[in-house]
Amino acid sequence: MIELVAVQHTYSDARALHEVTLTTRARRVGLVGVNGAGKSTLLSVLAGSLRPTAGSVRLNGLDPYDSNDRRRALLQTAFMPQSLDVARRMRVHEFVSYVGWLRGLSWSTARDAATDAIRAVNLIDRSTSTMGSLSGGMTRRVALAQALVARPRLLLLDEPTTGLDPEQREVMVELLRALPADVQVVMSSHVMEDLEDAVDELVILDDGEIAFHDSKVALRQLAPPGTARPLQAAFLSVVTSHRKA
Ligand SMILES: Nc1ncnc2c1ncn2[C@@H]1O[C@H](COP(=O)(O)OP(=O)(O)OP(=O)(O)O)[C@@H](O)[C@H]1O
Repeated sequence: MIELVAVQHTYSDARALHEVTLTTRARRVGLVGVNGAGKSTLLSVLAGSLRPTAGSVRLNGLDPYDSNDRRRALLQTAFMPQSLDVARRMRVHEFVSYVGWLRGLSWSTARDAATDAIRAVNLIDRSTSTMGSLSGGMTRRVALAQALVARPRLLLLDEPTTGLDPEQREVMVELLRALPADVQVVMSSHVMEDLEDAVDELVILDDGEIAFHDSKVALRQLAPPGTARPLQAAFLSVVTSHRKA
């Protein structure tokens, strides 16, 4: 479970998060907002890689910014970045094994776990390909495999479908739907449609503030009657109301 209390983050002069207080309830949480709303900043705060300028963070009771909790908090949390332009000469299996080893697995366990994770993202036939030779969609799937390799309890996905062509997007949505049920997943997007089938709870960020936090069902009820894409319409209406407030 994620618990945030009055989290703020300011980059030199830009306020990115303001008084974000949040306790998640569901296993699958979507983080939605327009460009610049603060999604990546919030995910980085949750991943333990960006200390907030104020407020407190608890991940399954552990504070990733407290020296006593940090190691355990980071070992249970995995992050899938938007891009993975690293290790272009490493082979896929080698790269995912290496991430598993960095996350505390022995080398032989990491190798087996890498095989499982690569199989889970349907890339087993590219295990020996170099990272630099993969398409954008395949690279995104390796990014998911490296996040899964050490079996995290909390998986943070930064815009997992952004920039993919429709076919690769569908592949990724199917993979996200099939993620292990015992892992809590937080995934961000600026397109509601991409999260619609993969999450149960939604957090809408606007200008660094929480504009909505409730179930998908509750958000759908905010859509004007007869709308073709009710969640997208409700999202836009929440953002518009938040700006007027
Ligand atoms: N490293 C940084 N230095 C200064 N300002 C930043 C930095 N990163 C983000 N910001 C600013 O913080 C605000 C929130 O940015 P953030 O990237 O978290 O939003 P986002 O919702 O993830 O956007 P996008 O969908 O475009 O990725 C924006 O105003 C952005 O310009």
